[in-house]
Amino acid sequence: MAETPSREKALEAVRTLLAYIGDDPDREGLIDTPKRFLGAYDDWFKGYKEDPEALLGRTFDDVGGYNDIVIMKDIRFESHCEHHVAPMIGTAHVAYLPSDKVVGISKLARVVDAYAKRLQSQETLTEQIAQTIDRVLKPRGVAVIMYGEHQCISTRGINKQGVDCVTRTLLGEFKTDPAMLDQLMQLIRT
Ligand SMILES: Nc1nc2c(ncn2[C@@H]2O[C@H](COP(=O)(O)OP(=O)(O)OP(=O)(O)O)[C@@H](O)[C@H]2O)c(=O)[nH]1
Ligand SMILES: [Zn+2]
Repeated sequence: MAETPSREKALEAVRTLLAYIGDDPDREGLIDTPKRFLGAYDDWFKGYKEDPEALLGRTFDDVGGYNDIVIMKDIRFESHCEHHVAPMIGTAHVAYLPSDKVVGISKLARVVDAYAKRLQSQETLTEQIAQTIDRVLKPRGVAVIMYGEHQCISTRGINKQGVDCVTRTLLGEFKTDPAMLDQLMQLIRT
């Protein structure tokens, strides 16, 4: 892995980009832009500092025998594509079938963010979320379904607006039992 460059070097790199597009990095409106740019990057890419497995570390055993689908629907995610560093924004549905323990429901959205706030492809993002939940909770099944609009497609290049990329990772009973998957899809639709 490449060594993390100094902040000075990163600021200089942004100045270079500003000059590259034909603007003047020394004009008044752009003087603080490299600093703001790095601030925005710290925010958009804060996932590199997160440990998604640790987010799922706290579980609860006493759920009164509940063993059916748990789903967090319509989680907005904001990521950036690793090819163009363009925003990739959409919705995720994250579901699992508990075996003996459940996790605080907000943690599912936290895992989505921990991976989304990195450079990603939607396929990798979907898979990483599902595999992490599977690894830590060892549930009977995991399903992650994502719908994303890629701005590298909607604002440049092929320039197609209103198109979604849909990806899913199904594990355990969601993969092996079509009736279970059907029930999940009904919950998502309602
Ligand atoms: N599979 C996949 N492709 C993605 C994702 N995000 C962006 N892409 C695609 O990555 C591809 C990169 O293709 P290249 O030919 O290397 O780059 P490019 O010349 O900028 O391609 P165009 O976008 O077609 O102009 C493009 O087809 C993008 O649409 C993603 O999450 N998953
Ligand atoms: Zn892209």
